Amino acid sequence: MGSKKRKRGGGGGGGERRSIHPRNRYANNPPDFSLLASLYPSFSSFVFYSRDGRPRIDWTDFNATRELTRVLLLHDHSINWWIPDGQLCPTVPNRSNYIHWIEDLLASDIIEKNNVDGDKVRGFDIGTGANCIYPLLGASLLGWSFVGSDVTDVALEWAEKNVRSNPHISELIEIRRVEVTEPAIDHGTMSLDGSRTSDYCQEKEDVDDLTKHETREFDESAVIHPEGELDNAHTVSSEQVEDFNERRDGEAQAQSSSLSDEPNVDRGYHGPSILLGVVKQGEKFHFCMCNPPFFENMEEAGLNPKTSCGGTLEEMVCAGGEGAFISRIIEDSCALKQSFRWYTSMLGKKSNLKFLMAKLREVGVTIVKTTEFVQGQTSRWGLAWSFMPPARKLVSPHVRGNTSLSFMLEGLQHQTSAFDVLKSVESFFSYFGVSCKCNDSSFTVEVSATNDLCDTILKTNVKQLDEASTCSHVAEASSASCSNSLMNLSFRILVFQQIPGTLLVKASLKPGDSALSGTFTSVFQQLEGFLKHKFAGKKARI
Ligand SMILES: C[S@@+](CC[C@H](N)C(=O)[O-])C[C@H]1O[C@@H](n2cnc3c(N)ncnc32)[C@H](O)[C@@H]1O
Repeated sequence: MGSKKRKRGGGGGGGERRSIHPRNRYANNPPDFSLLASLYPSFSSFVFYSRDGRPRIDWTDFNATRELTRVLLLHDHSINWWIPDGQLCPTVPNRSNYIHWIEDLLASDIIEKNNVDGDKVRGFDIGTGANCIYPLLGASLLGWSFVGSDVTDVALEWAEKNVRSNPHISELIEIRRVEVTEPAIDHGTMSLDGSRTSDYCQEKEDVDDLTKHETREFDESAVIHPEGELDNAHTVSSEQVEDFNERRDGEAQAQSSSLSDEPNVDRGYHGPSILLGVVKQGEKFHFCMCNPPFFENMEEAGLNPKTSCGGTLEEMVCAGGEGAFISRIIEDSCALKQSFRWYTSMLGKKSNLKFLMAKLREVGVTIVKTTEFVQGQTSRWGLAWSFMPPARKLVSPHVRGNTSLSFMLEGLQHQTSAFDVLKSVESFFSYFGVSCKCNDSSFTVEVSATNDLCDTILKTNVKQLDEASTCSHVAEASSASCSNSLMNLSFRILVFQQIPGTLLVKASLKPGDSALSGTFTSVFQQLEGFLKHKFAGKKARI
């Protein structure tokens, strides 16, 4: 039981390095309790000095953790903030890491943009809580706008209060009620009364003098290739920074995790809507984020005697736990698809990552990315996925996949014939200098391409190729093609008419070349993009 605890100190064996996100303002400047105490008398009463003279607070005192969060938000972010007793108290440095990870995702050009109106980043915080921490941080750090949703009256009332207390960013944040039509929680499985009890500080971050707040963030991406294979690709790198624990004296960190590492089988979610029915018709967002109720019941939530970050039943628990909650987000994302560029959630159990990633693969997302947030002695995970098309093709020659592919060209102008499309297939490949032989009577094009030429095709924005440039290359290419001595990828394209206005374009990889099916698929997708852009649903340009 319990998440794996980490040895303190990167030098403590294994050479593990820890880091907080490099753009996190606390990465190199952990909160200075003495300074804060001198500036904020309300905080000073919670600060005491250990024998070695270091300022500390009592992490088991909810009032102390809440006051620390309040002064950090005020001092470092100019945010006025409060929560009532017992509500989940966030720690600022670690919540900032999730924000910065999303910032990295948005900056990555691995998937296309989803054309959200205007330049401003727009996010959706699922379960914003009374603390409304993500919208407040995202708006103040980065100027993002947010919809923050929640189900409970107390969360909605206090999230609103926290927004209104900050007129400089209040325009950026909308708090949205999720109507509860079904019981949010199976109270039959609960044994506690839901008042301020457990230490949701699951993670959670003992902000303790942030000397204890390491957040190691590695970036492990999984790109789902068209064939559905997963392939690790490190595309959004995050620098590792020195573990500032190492610079302190290795004080024991009390953080513990009460999360079971047992895999959470998908038990199904029976609570209120999460995204579907909450996102309005036609709304688009750059991302959604979520710190879900991790636990299946209050017993699982457990009590951490070392910290007290509050957390009520509604904040911590949902039937089926985080596995069920995030599964529902995945299901909703299948319906909402490109309404969000990135769907993300935090997870408390690594074991859930596996089945959730399998689920994502099943539903055909284009990309999955994960990250690890190391928080005190405990890890949490970030999961992100998208349905946006990849912006640049990632090819793994090792992926298994189809050796036969096809697509339809529909909505063609009546004057567009299979012959026209055949010629465009030829000119497309010839443009890149690829060897190809067109047979007008069988409506086929035989193609043989070296790895280098495949790479060139994959790096090209095919929608920008116009007829003139492709045609002008046919003559050059037909002579150049003979010089391609290393023909690594050979396949045949066949074009034929299905019904008037609809053509089928089919490709078959040469038998024995299945090891190259990843490249084959990606090259064929480029051809598809080119032909669809040129013909489908448009006035034919030839
Ligand atoms: C773990 S708390 C997170 C609060 C805050 N975002 C944070 O990180 O501290 C989970 C929140 O999700 C809310 N919640 C539960 N089910 C929900 C649903 N279907 N839609 C929106 N919020 C929900 C709970 O009321 C609670 O405020």
